[in-house]
Amino acid sequence: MTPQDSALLQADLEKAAGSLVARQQPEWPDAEALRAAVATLSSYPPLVFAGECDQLRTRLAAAARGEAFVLQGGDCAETFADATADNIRDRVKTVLQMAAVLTYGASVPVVKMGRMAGQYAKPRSSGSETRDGVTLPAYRGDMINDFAFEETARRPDPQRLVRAYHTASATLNLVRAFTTGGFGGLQHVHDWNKGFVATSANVHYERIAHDIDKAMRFMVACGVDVDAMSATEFYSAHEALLLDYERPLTRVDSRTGKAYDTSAHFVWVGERTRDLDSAHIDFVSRISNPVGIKVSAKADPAELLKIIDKVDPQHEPGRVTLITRMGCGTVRDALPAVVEAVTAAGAEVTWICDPMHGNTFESASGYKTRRFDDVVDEVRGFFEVHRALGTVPGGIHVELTGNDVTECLGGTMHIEDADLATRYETLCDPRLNHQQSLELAFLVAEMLSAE
Ligand SMILES: O=C[C@H](O)[C@H](O)COP(=O)(O)O
Ligand SMILES: C=C(OP(=O)(O)O)C(=O)O
Ligand SMILES: [Mn+2]
Repeated sequence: MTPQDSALLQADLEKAAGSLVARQQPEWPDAEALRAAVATLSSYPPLVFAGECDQLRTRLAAAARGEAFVLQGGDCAETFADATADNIRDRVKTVLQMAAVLTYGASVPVVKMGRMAGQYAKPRSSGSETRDGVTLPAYRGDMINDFAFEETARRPDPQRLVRAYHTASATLNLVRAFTTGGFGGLQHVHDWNKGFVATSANVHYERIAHDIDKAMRFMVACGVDVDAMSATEFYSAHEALLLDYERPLTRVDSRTGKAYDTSAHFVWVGERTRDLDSAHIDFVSRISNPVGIKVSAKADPAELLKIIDKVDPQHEPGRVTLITRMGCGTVRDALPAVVEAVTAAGAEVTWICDPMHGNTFESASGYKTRRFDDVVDEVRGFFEVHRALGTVPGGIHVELTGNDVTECLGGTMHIEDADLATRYETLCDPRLNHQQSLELAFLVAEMLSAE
């Protein structure tokens, strides 16, 4: 890529976006500070290489055919303060543990993607928040403002764009080190999972862990060096929400001359910003990364087809992933029409279930939460619909953490409303904790092996 290519691309992206509506963007109070931050980002190296994005696209194409299964997981809103070695390690560990169980259940490779190293911007239902009669701008993610309920903290600060880049860079570096440096070896991961099923609450899952153990001993007996299976592919993903971050990190790939958003391997457009004529759909139609589109029960199938046409006019396998998030009570009724319309139009998409965002509610004690059983039920409904229609349930997308937080209700730890206050740490949506995440993986593994 030459600097001229990049400058032309930035100008082109900005010009294209000029006439389009970009929802959910902050009102930056200082235009000059924003210009400086964007210029700084434009001068920084890419966080990922275009070739890795292409590789991920082929993995997602395999998932669309049922030859792989996708696991996307991580925080709803990553924070700068929580980007510590321990937190990153525990999240990666949780995803790897889930992936090992899912690989066994699905009998196909699991494509591992973190909602990590860039998930710092949040769309909000309301632009403001009121506490005790005081109204301030809503918290929109660490890339924009600070969670503290104070006027100065809530003011959007463009310097945060630069800090987001550095935090993403440090996070991704550690993720790459863990996943290629031996931490994620299959034997390790399996030993962690044996630890999980050893506790009495989890005996239900012992059978699968035992079967995996047997399969591994069989592989060793056949001469497979399981210790050599110590490096694994792990991709980064986040919502491409804040265009002032995504655009300057979009670069021309010197090999192909195509534009890639180098802030992550995979980016998705959220439910609140994915209208056909939006700046966000326009943006992802101009990049060559594999991209996701969130789809709620309210989605109009006809509009969705137009969106797919715009983002993937060539029908390139692996290019579009539809992340459906309909709610456990709705998925069985609303998903079939969407799947049928997409199938009839001949679009080749990868179907993934986000069982989190359609199942959020406020508990009696006032916490934003989700029930573990609802999460499981939505995944079950997703599998049932795809099985009935002969299409492929290609993966799951989960908000989770490696920590023992108490944000979602239920699971074998029986977290109840009164327990939520113990460790409710999320700054946006409630996440499955380490234990609940593994339970989900074991249950989805059972669904997959029944397929
Ligand atoms: O993940 C995101 C949330 O669902 C979204 O930001 C809306 O949250 P809110 O209703 O608390 O604003
Ligand atoms: C905001 C999110 O989801 P959705 O766009 O599906 O509501 C999210 O994934 O955090
Ligand atoms: Mn969320």
